[in-house]
Amino acid sequence: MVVELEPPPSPKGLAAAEAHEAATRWVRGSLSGLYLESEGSEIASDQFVGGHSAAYQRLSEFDCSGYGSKRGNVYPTTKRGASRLSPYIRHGIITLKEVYLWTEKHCSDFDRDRFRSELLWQEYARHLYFFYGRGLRRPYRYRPKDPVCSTSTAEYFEDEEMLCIKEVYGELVRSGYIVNQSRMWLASHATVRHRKDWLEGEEIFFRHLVDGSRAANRLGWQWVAGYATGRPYGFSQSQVARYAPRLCAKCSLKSTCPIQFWPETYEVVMAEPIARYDHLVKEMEEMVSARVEPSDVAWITAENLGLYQEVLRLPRKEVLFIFDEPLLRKLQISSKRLIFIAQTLGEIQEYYSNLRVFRGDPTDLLKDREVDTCYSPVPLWRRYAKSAQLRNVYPYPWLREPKENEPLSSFSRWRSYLERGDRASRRN
Ligand SMILES: Cc1cc2nc3c(=O)[nH]c(=O)nc-3n(C[C@H](O)[C@H](O)[C@H](O)COP(=O)(O)OP(=O)(O)OC[C@H]3O[C@@H](n4cnc5c(N)ncnc54)[C@H](O)[C@@H]3O)c2cc1C
Repeated sequence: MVVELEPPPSPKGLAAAEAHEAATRWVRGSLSGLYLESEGSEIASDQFVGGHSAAYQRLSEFDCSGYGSKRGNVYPTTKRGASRLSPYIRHGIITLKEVYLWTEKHCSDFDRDRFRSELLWQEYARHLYFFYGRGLRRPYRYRPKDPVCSTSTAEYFEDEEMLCIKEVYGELVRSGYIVNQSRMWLASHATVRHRKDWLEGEEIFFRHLVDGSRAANRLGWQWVAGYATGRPYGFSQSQVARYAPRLCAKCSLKSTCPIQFWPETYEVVMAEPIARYDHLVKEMEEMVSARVEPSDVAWITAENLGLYQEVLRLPRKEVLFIFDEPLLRKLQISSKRLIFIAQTLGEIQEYYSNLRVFRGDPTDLLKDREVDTCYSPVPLWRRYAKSAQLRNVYPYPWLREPKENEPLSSFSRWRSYLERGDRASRRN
């Protein structure tokens, strides 16, 4: 069954607390049963307000100077150098290309290279997910020689007295955001030191992160656990001393720190190959190039919530967004993310009063309507697209278009391949 909802309120012009309150009320009233927290315990991220205006404000306030040296800093938060753009990038509110081009004028050479390299990591993750899809649940290059142990999800990160783990995990649950360094701490502590199953940790991250994406999250966990490179990433007190220098002094375990030394890592062996779908490049190209008379209905998704995306440029009778009820019921992600998406839709509605918001199974709604939409490089989108009556599919805003047979075995190989391509096109 598909139910039409009142569109969410716009956060524009509101103080963060008011915007959160309004969106929280909307989420409680419209999406009950579809998120982790119980009714009345919904939380908005204390770091992010959704929407286009908030994204561009964040970008304009981001000071790139010192990014290269400060990006890893965890605490105090005032010493951090990370941009906190990830939820906006993840939902296509701002594209990787826009941010990449922005660095041209706003960063020194050193910081620009570092920042662009991280944007490319995001693009690399998207390519991996595009080509391997759900296969990325399996180790994609290496795996531990001996099996990992399983644990109850409830105690995955919570059985720790260590302040470094407690603080960053608390921040993840409260804010839906932690810096890359803290993500590596948690992932390494669980998988490399305690040999816990990475898929459980990946799921917890996915539930809480406002930027949660299967692409970057699975790559991040696989990378830390050593499945991407064959070298598990060790976490010990030395990283805490470097990136959160005052934390250990406040920890009850300061004289008995259990991670004083590097963890013993495991032996890795080559993993069984997982299926790679290179034919998707052709399929995508065919989908996006076959233009017909535009539909008067546009369908937007959580991968592409940009205000100026191509599919919104033509006048339409209706713009549809569907909260995927079967999926959300199963995932039980935190209300932090739904509040963020609701705020983003609220702002879209200010510009497109023909926005209609639904909850239900997207296939039920899409099978009876001819729609135009934007391509999304995620398996579920392809499933819905196949069941829908699609008319025009607009290109996904890749930073680099995927190509058949591009080398994805490591980030550095993939990056060198891109650079060779750039040099060749400059010569021609
Ligand atoms: C275990 C683990 C899980 C992760 N899960 C996610 C996830 O679900 N979603 C997600 O977007 N990122 C994920 N990352 C990557 C990275 O941690 C975040 O993108 C980054 O911390 C976001 O913060 P920022 O915008 O302040 O980053 P900045 O340092 O300011 O970087 C700018 C942008 O570059 C991209 N980026 C930076 N680092 C990485 C990286 N290592 N991999 C991919 N993209 C990167 C992001 O789009 C980010 O917004 C994960 C990393 C690890 C180790």
